[in-house]
Amino acid sequence: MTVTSIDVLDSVVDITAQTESDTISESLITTVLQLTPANQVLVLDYNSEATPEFMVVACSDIFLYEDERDAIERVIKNCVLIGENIVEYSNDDNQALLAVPVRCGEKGEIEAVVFCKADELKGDEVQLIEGLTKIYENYQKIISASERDGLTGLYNRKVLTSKIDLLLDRFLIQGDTILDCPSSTHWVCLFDVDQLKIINDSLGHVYGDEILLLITAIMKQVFSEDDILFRYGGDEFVVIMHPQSREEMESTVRRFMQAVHERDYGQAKDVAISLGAAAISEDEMNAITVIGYADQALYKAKQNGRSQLAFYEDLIASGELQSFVPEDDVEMF
Ligand SMILES: Nc1nc2c(ncn2[C@@H]2O[C@H](COP(=O)(O)OP(=O)(O)OP(=O)(O)O)[C@@H](O)[C@H]2O)c(=O)[nH]1
Repeated sequence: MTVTSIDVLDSVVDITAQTESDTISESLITTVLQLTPANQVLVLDYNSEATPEFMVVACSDIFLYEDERDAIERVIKNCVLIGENIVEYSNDDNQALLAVPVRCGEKGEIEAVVFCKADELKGDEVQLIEGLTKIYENYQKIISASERDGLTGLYNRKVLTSKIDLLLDRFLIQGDTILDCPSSTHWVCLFDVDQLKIINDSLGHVYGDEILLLITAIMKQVFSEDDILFRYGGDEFVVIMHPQSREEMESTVRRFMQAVHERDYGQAKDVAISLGAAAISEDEMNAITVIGYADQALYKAKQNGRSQLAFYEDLIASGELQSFVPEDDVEMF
């Protein structure tokens, strides 16, 4: 197989034209199949604290796993253990197995592995796969950074709507609730620091920043690993809470509000938040509608004296709010 510089350039253009993690993985696989003798390619996410540690994120159309399961697993695990490329020839059908680590974590830790299978892999072909993986790794880092808020490191607003829409799509695709237990549902919580302007004006903006960072730290402590945390903008934050009952959700949220209130912020006294919550149900149409519900509840929490929790569903039931569906293209905040 003769690979020209133009071929490589085309593939780099193709990989870097992608704007989402999943599509870059697919693009990398297509490129490796086109430019190298590899006939089977896998991209796996790696998380040493999760079970299972490896999750397939993208895979070539053909991938025969069962035949050489032990050898494949050994190569992938060794790659993560040693932190370098591993090439091995399987005894069964004399295939070359290559695993390349992808270090796209914040501290340079391995977060993925690219695995390839070929009849034969020469040194320069291994180098080419390694180089393509490096481009993939760099681009993954750029995409990941573009999804994060600069101050807190939480997901930013750009990702929020796509995450909620993903949940709603699952309702549509499955045609029923996400869970077996109908009393459990995902929740959207939108909260805003009470009167941050006064703190900024009296103690300075840097002090205000510090408060936002401390609140972020409390969010990470109180909410579960399965909840998704966002800085929505300014002093507003969003949490998408994993499926649970209203009681469970309310207990966590009240614990969070109390922890924010009880934290010692030095010269800033009585820091508190107001929080609006709404259930993500299968009847919702899009993320903007769901966030709009939580925002209306937050507005009521502020109006009713701040430092409190309000549920959209309760406000509708009590007649304090009228059911209202925001337009798709309305900028709401
Ligand atoms: N320090 C700091 N302040 C910010 C940041 N982003 C937004 N703010 C300030 O947060 C304040 C947000 O104002 P509002 O939410 O309208 O009002 P508030 O003073 O928090 O009072 P509430 O009515 O209780 O929400 C403004 O004064 C912004 O300047 C930030 O990144 N750092």
